[in-house]
Amino acid sequence: MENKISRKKILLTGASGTVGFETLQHLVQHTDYEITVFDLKTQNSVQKLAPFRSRVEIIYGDISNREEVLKVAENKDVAIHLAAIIPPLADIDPEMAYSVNVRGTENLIYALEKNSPDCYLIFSSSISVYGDRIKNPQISITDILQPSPGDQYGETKVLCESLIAKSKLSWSIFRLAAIMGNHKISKLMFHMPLDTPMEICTPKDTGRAFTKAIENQKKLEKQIFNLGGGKDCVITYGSFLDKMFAEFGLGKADFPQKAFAEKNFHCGILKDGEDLNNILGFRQQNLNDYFEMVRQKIHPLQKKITFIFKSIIKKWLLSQSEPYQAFKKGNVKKMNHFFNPLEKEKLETILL
Ligand SMILES: O=c1ccn([C@@H]2O[C@H](COP(=O)(O)OP(=O)(O)O[C@H]3O[C@H](CO)[C@H](O)[C@H](O)[C@H]3O)[C@@H](O)[C@H]2O)c(=O)[nH]1
Repeated sequence: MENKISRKKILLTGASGTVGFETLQHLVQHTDYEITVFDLKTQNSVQKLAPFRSRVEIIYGDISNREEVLKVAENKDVAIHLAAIIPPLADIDPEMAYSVNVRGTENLIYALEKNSPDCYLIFSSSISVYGDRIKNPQISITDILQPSPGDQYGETKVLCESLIAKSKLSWSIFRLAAIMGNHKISKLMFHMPLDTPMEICTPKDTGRAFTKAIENQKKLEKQIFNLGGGKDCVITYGSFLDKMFAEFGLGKADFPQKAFAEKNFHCGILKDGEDLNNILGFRQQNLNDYFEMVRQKIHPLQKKITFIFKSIIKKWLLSQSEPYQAFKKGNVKKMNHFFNPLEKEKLETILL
């Protein structure tokens, strides 16, 4: 007979997201976990979660609604909280980002403190809390939190962290590096300076870290960690884009000067990223695995068609570049946001 007493009751929010879905796939391998997922009801979430119906309790709802969160927070041992609005939507609709990210986290803390006071809360924060680190890309957990100007998403993560640290629960916070997964191409691609050194982590390894954290509560609780893929996952953004463009059949990522911002984004290399991996041993993939994963998702025919239309596609992409538009229109305020001050001669060369 199944021993119900020993089954850990896990709550996972945001289970259909890039990180959430990988986490769910790791979690279900533990037969001793009783899993509840709480996610927004969308076509995507319903489709992705459907195959798990017989194994997992699926509750659709709104994390920013306290009543709904109170119900799912009953009698839980662990809560992995990943539900969030991420960029670019977080920047387009900062009010919604605040409501889902900050209020949602506040609701979950309130509900767990009330209905599962011994619950261990594991939260996904982000490297964006450190802000622009292009001049000083080696990042440590003790570094000052200073999201880039206008980074609403980073601001919400700072607020969430402070709510969690003040809570009565047992908790851990992982600040996620560049998690490259199913994210769609958006105008955000032009916000990151090309010479940004970045450390990626695959969604699979990230999901493994969240899952392994459950059995390592004592070593992790009341602490914040940087989460990244390690030295085999470090690349400059420019090289990363070149490789991605080649995989998609887009040729080189050859955009004109000023297409990409020079400052006020985030990312960097995690100086103390080993700390979490030493405890959890979650890293199994590197950059090659990531590009292989991308390759397998692209149909050869799609790649051929993309190659034929690559100039048109790149022209359209360039039209999405806010830094480039600011430069072309001479929008001084925005130029000051995206670019470093230019010496006169350099400016003349570009304008020629
Ligand atoms: O109101 C909402 C909005 C979103 N979601 C859910 O939140 C998840 C977000 O998934 P995304 O794919 O958009 O986000 P990622 O998996 O890439 O984001 C993860 O990594 C980020 C850092 O890279 C953040 O830390 C974030 O909290 C964490 O979920 C989805 O299941 C979505 O349905 C809700 O439950 N309610």
